[in-house]
This record gives sequence, structure tokens and C-alpha cells, in this order.
Amino acid sequence: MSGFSRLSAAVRWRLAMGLGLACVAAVASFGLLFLSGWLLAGAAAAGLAGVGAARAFNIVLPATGVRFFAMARILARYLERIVAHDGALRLTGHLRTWVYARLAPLAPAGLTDLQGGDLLGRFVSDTDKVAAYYTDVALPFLRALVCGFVFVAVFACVLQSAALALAAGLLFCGLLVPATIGHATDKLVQVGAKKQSHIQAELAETLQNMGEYLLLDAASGRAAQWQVQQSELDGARWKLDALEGLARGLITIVTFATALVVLMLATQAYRAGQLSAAEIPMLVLGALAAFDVVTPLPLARQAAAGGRLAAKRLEAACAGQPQGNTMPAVGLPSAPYDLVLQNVSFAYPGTVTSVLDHASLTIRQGEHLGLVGPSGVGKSSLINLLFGFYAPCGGRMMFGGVDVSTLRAEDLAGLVSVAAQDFHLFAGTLRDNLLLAAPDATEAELSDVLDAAQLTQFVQSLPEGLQTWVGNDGLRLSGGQARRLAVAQALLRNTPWLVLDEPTEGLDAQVEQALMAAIIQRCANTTIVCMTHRTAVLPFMHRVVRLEDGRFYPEGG
Ligand SMILES: Nc1ncnc2c1ncn2[C@@H]1O[C@H](COP(=O)(O)OP(=O)(O)OP(=O)(O)O)[C@@H](O)[C@H]1O
Repeated sequence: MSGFSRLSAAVRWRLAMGLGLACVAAVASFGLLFLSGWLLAGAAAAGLAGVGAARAFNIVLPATGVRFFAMARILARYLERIVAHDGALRLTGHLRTWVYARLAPLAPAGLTDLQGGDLLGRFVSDTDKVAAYYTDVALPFLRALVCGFVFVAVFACVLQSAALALAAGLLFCGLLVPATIGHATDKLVQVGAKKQSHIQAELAETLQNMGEYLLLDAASGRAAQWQVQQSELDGARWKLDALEGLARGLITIVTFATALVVLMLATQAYRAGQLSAAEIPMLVLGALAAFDVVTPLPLARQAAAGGRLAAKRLEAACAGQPQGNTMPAVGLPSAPYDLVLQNVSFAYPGTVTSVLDHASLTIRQGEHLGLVGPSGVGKSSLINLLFGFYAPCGGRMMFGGVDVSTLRAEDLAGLVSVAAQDFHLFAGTLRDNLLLAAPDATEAELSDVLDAAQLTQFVQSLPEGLQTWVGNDGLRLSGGQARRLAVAQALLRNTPWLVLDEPTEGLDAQVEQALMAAIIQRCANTTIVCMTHRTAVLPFMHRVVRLEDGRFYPEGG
């Protein structure tokens, strides 16, 4: 994902410093054991051989070295955790912003293939995995490469044959072992990720619709399905763990085998007078310590497979093309804000039934138009087309003299307010939800629109009034109350156009009349398009149009 590497430039120095510190910590760890072997063996030999030998062995140098490496290891590890993880967290932040910026223009049409839970999973855990590629994959492999060279070079300064043995052992564990488990790891990670995203998507849907499952007495069946899916996921994870354990076990065997070979070579060199006795444990302990940098590599290989897969999934999610508004902007709409449809045809992607079939309609600014038609005929789809969420298959759609396909949703949002059927209450207070539409609205304006939406009495009946918490965790509004809140929100925006999708559904006749009268009084000069099945609403409109078989017909004509 090319954009990711550009993004990481902002945190690149942190990542580089993290790598530097990780290498320092690993070298210090190696140095600590390397010198400890020398110090312990030298001190022991000096103790056995008496005072003369004790004087001959310079204990100060290795002792100082041991202290230095011990301190350096602690400090470097501490700083590495801070710097590298800070860098990785910043990377996650950049990545999430990057992904969000690419996903947002695709909504809603470009994201219909993804279930909500799956999309959330991609946005949260896939971005995590991709950003963790640095700490979990790049850092361990690069540290092993850099430190492997350093360790072999240090060994070569003491005993070349031991350096060769160490190099062979490190290459086997650092290259051959991860490469050998690579293919199987990729496959198992793929299987696990597929199951995981399936479970995530289903879990989100189940939790959202828990009530329905209980009403249908399907909750226990659902739980049984979960158990099956979870055990399949556990099976895939177990296999991955077993593979990683096998690779680690192999590395441990090679580590001890290398240490044994180094011991034999060092003993030979001692006998040949090329090494002192104290240097034998130094090399053996050094060899054992050197393998610390390759031991995490099987796990890093697993993280690499997960990270690459996550990057692919993110790429796929972001790769969709926005369905509408793809042409370059040629100007903003200007008054009069008339909407003109000329021979517009439209079918939702992947469907064969035309919602609009060479349909033509003109709605003049200031007009109050009732749009009627059988359920599912395509009335609400007009909003999707107007806002460019979907592009017509043919024909032309102009708003305020500008082709709608050249407008962005945010350009239109300043001119058209929509009280939609599938209105969503965000978790927050009633006031928060209203202010979402007009953040600068005054108290007087809020109470004005609540009045028009026939909600004043309801809000006054709440102990906390507009401060009442609503949304998922708060007070649930009835269908009619929620719809009126949507109307209040739309009214608050004071735009030249107001689109009302079934505004009076679920209301009794008296409230319906009062609501429509208040809207008309307040929006006498506003263009109103009211999609409705309720005939009682139609007398409030200047004109009524019926949508049928993909075309618009004057009602009664
Ligand atoms: N996102 C979508 N993807 C595919 N098909 C869709 C989508 N949204 C709506 N449809 C289909 O398009 C047709 C028109 O739907 P629309 O919601 O516009 O009808 P409507 O006239 O507003 O219905 P109602 O009066 O019941 O609200 C329906 O057959 C519906 O199933």
C-alpha cells in the first residue's frame, strides 16, 4: 500500500531510533553473557590457582564491561519500548486516518459488499496489524540481521572457526526455519483471518438484532452456531501455535548444538594454545546469547503473514469506486435551485430491476411536491441519486443549473436537508443530536423547531429535558418521536430544500395535521419534497406526483 509508506515518513525517525535501540539492547544482552563467561571462568581459575594467578587475571576489565552491558541493556530496552511503540502507535493513528479518508467517499454504495462488523474489523484490527508490522516483523528481522553480523564479527575476532559455526547456526534459524514454515503459516493465517472476519461480522449483526433473535426463540440456536464457529477458529489458532512451537523447538535444538560445536572448537583452540581457558565459556555463553535474536523470528513470520493479509484486506476495502460524483467539479449550484431529471434511468448495482426508467421530472424552487407510489417503487432512491451516493445509468440530473454528477455530497448538504426514514440517533443527549445538524443553533431556535416538530410536550415531560441521553445506551424513542426529531433536525438547518421521507408515519391524525401545518407555515418559501403513503399529507402540497414503473406521473392525470 503505497500511501502507507508515505505516511510512515512522519514517524520514520522514531522507527529508525527504535530499531537502533533494539539492536543496542540485543548487543548489550550478548555482551553481558559473553563477558560474564569470561569473568566467571577467569575468576574461578584465578581462585583455584592461588594469589599469583589472581594477580595475573585482570578482573576489573570484564567486571566493568559486565556492569556497563547490564546497565546498557536495561536502558536500551526501556527506551526502545517507549520510542518504537510510540512510533507504532502514531503509525496506527496515521493509518486509520488514511483508511477513513478513503472509505468515507465510498459510503454507502461502495461499502455494500462489506457487513458492518467486517468493516469495523478491517478498520480496527487490520489497521492494527498493518501498523504493528514494524514492531512485530520489520524490527525483529532487521535486529536479527544487524546483530547477527555483529555477533559473528565479535566471534571472528576471538576464534574464526567458532564464528563460522555461529554464522551457520544463525543463518539456519534466521532464514531457513522462517522460510520453511512460511507457506503453512500463510495458509493457516488466511484460514484464521477468514473465520475471524466472518465471526466478527455475524457477531455485530447478532448483537444489533438480539431482540429479534429472542422474539423468534432463535437465541439458543445462534449460540450453538457460535460455538461451532469459535471451535473452528480455535482449531486454526492451535495449528498456528503448534507450528510456531515446532519452529522454536528447532531453534532451541540448533542453539544448543551450535553451543556444543563452539565448545568443542574452543577446547581444541585452547589445547593448541590459541585461547585462554577463560575464553572458552565466554564463547559458549556468547553463542547461546546470540540466538536470542533469532528465537522470535517464527512469531515474526506469523505476524508478517497476518500483516500482509490485513494490508490486502484494507486495500480491497479502500479500492472501491465511489458510485456517483466522479466528474470534476464545474461549479456550485446557484438559485433558483430547481431539480431537473431528464430521461434518468437507474438500477442499483447488482440488480436487474430498474428503479427509474427514462424518468423525467422538474421540481421548481419553492414548490411543495408530494411524491407518492407503491412501497419499494423508488421514492427514497431519489435521495441517493441527488446526493450522488449512486450514479444514474443514463439521462441527466441537474440541480441549480449544475449536473448533479459533478457535485459532492457536502456541497449539496448546505442546500438540501433530509429527514430520512432510516434516521439514526447517535449516542448522546437529545440536544447533541439536534446540534449535529446546526452546531451554532441558539436555545430559541432549538425550542422553535421542537415546537414545529410537535415535540415540545414530549421533551418537557422528560426530567432532564434536552439533556436526556438517547441512542444505543439511552432513552429509546418511539418510531413517531424519532421521525419528528429527524424533522426537527432538518428544519434546524434552514436550507432552501427540505426532503421529508414519510415524516408522519406512526403519528395519529391530529399530530400529523399539526406537524404538517407547522412545517408548511415555517417553510412557506422552501422547496419541500414529501415522500409519503399518507393521503392526509397531500392537501398540504402544491402538486402531487406518482412514481410508478420507473416513471413520474402527475397524480390524477
Ligand atoms: N442500497 C440498495 N441496494 C439495492 N437495492 C436497493 C437499495 N435500496 C433500495 N433498494 C431497492 O430499490 C427499490 C426502491 O427502494 P426505495 O427505498 O427507493 O423505495 P420506496 O419507494 O422509498 O419504498 P417505501 O415507500 O417502502 O419507503 C426497492 O426494490 C429496494 O429493494
